[in-house]
Amino acid sequence: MRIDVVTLFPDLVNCVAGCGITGRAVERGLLALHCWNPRDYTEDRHRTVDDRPYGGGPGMVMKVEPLRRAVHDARGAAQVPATVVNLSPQGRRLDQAGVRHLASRPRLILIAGRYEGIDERLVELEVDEEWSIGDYILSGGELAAMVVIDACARLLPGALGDEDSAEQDSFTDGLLDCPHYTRPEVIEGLAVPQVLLGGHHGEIERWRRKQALGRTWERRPDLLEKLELSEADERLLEEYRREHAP
Ligand SMILES: Nc1nonc1C(=O)N1CCN(Cc2ccccn2)CC1
Repeated sequence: MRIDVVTLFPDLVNCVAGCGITGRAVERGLLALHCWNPRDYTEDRHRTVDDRPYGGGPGMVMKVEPLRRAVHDARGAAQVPATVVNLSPQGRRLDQAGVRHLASRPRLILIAGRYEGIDERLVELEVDEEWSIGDYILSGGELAAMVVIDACARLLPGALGDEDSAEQDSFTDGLLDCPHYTRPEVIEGLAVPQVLLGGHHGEIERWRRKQALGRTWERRPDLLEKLELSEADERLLEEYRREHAP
C-alpha cells in the first residue's frame, strides 16, 4: 500500500515511518509513505501557501495552487490511481469500518490542512473523500493523517506479529476489549481474577468474552445495538448484567 501525504510538516508525519508497527510495515515493504510539501510548490519569494479569507473573518485559508501542484505530483509519482482524502472536522467520522475501507485502497493521498482550512475549490477539484478522526479541533491534519496511516498499516497482511494480532482481533468483532493483567498477581491488594490463573483455556475465553460484552454494554451501548449477538453471547451478557446489577 502506498500513502502520500500533502503536508506543511513532513518531519511530523514521517515520524510514523520510524517506529512501531508502522515503522516495521515500511521496513517490510508493506507500506510506502511519501510526503509532499505545498511550500515547495509556491512561486513567490515568500513561499506563500495561505491567504486571507474572502468575506473577511479570522485566520487564513490555504491557497489552491500550491496544494493542487503538490497533489498533482503525488498522483504522478506512481502508476496506481489514488484516492484523495482530505482530513477535516467536516469529514465522515472514522471508525474501524472506515479504516477497513481506506486500507482496502491501493493508494491514498492524504491532505493535511492547516489554518482555518483549505480553499473549497481544492476540495471540489481534487478530493474524493473527507474524513474526520473525531469531533474536536486539532492544529492541523497531520495527526489525523498519522492516525489513518497507523490504523490502515495494522490491517496490512504481515504487519502485525502474533503478539499484536490478538489485540486487533479483540476489536474487529465490534466489542470493547476485555481487561488485561500481568505479573505480579497482587498489587495494593488488587488480585488478578482467579479464572486467569487456573490455566483452563475454555473458562478463560468464556470470561474474556463475557467481560468484553459486559464492558461494551456498560460503556458503549451504541456499539452493542449495531451487533447481532449469538444466543451464547446473549446468555453471557445476561450473566454479566446479573453479576453487575447496581
Ligand atoms: N478533527 C479532525 N479530524 O481530521 N482533521 C481534524 C482537524 O481537527 N483538523 C484541524 C483543522 N484542519 C484545517 C481545517 C479546518 C477547517 C476545515 C478543514 N480543514 C484540518 C484538520
